[in-house]
Amino acid sequence: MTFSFLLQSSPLPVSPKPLLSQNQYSLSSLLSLNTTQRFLGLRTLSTKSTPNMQDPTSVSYLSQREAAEIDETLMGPLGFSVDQLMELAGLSVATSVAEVYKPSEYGRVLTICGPGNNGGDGLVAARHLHHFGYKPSICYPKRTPKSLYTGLVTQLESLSVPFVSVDDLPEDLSKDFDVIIDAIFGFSFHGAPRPPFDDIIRRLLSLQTLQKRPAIVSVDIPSGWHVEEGDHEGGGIKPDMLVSLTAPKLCAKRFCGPHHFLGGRFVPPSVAEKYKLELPSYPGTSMCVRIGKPPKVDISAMRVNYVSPELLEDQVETDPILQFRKWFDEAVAAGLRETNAMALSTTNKDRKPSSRMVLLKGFDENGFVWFTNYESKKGSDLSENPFAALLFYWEDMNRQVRIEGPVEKISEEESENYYHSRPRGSQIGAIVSKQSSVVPGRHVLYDEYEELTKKYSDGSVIPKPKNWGGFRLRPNLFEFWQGQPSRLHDRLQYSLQDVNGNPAWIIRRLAP
Ligand SMILES: NC(=O)C1=CN([C@@H]2O[C@H](COP(=O)(O)OP(=O)(O)OC[C@H]3O[C@@H](n4cnc5c(N)ncnc54)[C@H](OP(=O)(O)O)[C@@H]3O)[C@@H](O)[C@H]2O)[C@H](O)CC1
Ligand SMILES: Cc1cc2nc3c(=O)[nH]c(=O)nc-3n(C[C@H](O)[C@H](O)[C@H](O)COP(=O)(O)O)c2cc1C
Ligand SMILES: Cc1ncc(COP(=O)(O)O)c(C=O)c1O
Ligand SMILES: [K+]
Repeated sequence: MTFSFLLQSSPLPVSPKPLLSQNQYSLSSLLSLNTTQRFLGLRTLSTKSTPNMQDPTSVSYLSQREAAEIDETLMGPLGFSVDQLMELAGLSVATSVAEVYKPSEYGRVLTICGPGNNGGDGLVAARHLHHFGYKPSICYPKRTPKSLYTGLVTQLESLSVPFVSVDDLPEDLSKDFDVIIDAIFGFSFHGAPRPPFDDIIRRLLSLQTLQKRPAIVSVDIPSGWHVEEGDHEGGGIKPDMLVSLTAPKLCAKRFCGPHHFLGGRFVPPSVAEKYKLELPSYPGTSMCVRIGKPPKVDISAMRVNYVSPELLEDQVETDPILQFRKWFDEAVAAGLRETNAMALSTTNKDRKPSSRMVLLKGFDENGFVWFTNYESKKGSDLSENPFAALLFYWEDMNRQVRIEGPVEKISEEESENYYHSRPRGSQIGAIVSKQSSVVPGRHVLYDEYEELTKKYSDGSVIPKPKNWGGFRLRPNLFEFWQGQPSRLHDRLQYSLQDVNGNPAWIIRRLAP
């Protein structure tokens, strides 16, 4: 079965899959960093998708001369070729676009390429966007007859990426395109735009008055802007995204759009030092990093219109555990992060509810298992009221699953087995953490952690704390929710009922 999950939403950053797992970084290596580094490090290393916001005042900006000089240094003494830098620059542009504009909504991308290297960056970006699932078209009116450029054109032609002449470009670009990449002029732009680019820039400008218009992404410089002064007269294009390459040029100070990214992850320390470049660090393996403040959003207007395959009574499994397995496997296959993360809701004796995330560690016809500290808040709630609700939300698939039922502790033996299968650091963490109690400072935890790490450095068995173990929820209610357009979602509820003296799962559709 092929699923196509479409999201229709306002442009918000998408979350790419994590490339690194937190376990790859030892606690002790993090301890040697200062607080800020540790914070940024943890964010960048464990969640590639976490935007690395940079205070725009602390970023350096390059003059036109410096930008050209750095280019020459990279391609001279530092041994880079223009092809290489252009490939990395174009990839940065494509990944920046993909961070903000999902192909399901913003698939139709027009890349307008100028005669210089900025145009080359656009050609490379279009190729990557094609491979990322977008449908790029190219307008490349002044082609440079050098092999680098003819090669890029051939590569795009081999992917059947259409080239559109200026004459064939619609006057109103808003109907045919969701994103327009402005790769017309870069840092060598000077004077006023000459034909045919003057007319193209005018068409970009005319988009600004429209309510619904394509997003404009400028590569390095918003075309038509002065490289240093920017849009000082105020009549230039107003891109939604600017992807600065190597370092922002002075004109970027005047960029007011919501998405400023930095790309060109190839600057060696010698160049950074010489030009006193203060630049944000790239998260994980990313080719781009957001600069500046996060975009201001109107929270009340934030919404997604879900579009998914129907969820019909005659298609689902009669056994909810099998249905859950099916959806769980599909979520894993779709590459979702932490498919097994679920919200666990409990109540205490005063009927006050509380929720938190835990990790599902197994499920079968006997129930759903997770592990925790029995003396935690959730442990205490469950001892007072042994009933709970679990909630999974698999955002990329527009799916939610609710599970409810009574909860019991699993056997000591099962808890022992699972505890010893965990990374040794996490085993020690479980000893150190008197979960949900007040801690005077993080040093208390780290000191004890270090001490125990030393104690068990010989590889000996780390004993499981008595108060640590698993819970099992035995479901008597499931609901499978599949998001649909106009909020008319599919909801299939399974409730365990007594039918002629036997327990049976009854399936009912609930109103969305
Ligand atoms: N180190 C990096 O960050 C890298 C950045 N790259 C990209 O390269 C551009 C700079 O490329 P460059 O080729 O030097 O210059 P431009 O792309 O800006 O364009 C130069 C061509 O544009 C013509 N031009 C200039 N002004 C006008 C105008 N007013 N009207 C029409 N045409 C104009 C110019 O012709 P001239 O005859 O005027 O000289 C050139 O043909 C940088 O911004 C990055 O995007 C590299 O890809 C990788 C390294
Ligand atoms: C994704 C995710 C998974 C988590 N998994 C667990 C878990 O499996 N067990 C656990 O005790 N805490 C887990 N936590 C931490 C809990 O959310 C919570 O902070 C902690 O258990 C204390 O909750 P309590 O004070 O309500 O008992 C997880 C947190 C997140 C964000
Ligand atoms: C406090 C705590 N305990 C337990 C777990 C589950 O971890 P593991 O997968 O190592 O069992 C987590 C996961 O985030 C956690 O935060
Ligand atoms: K540009």
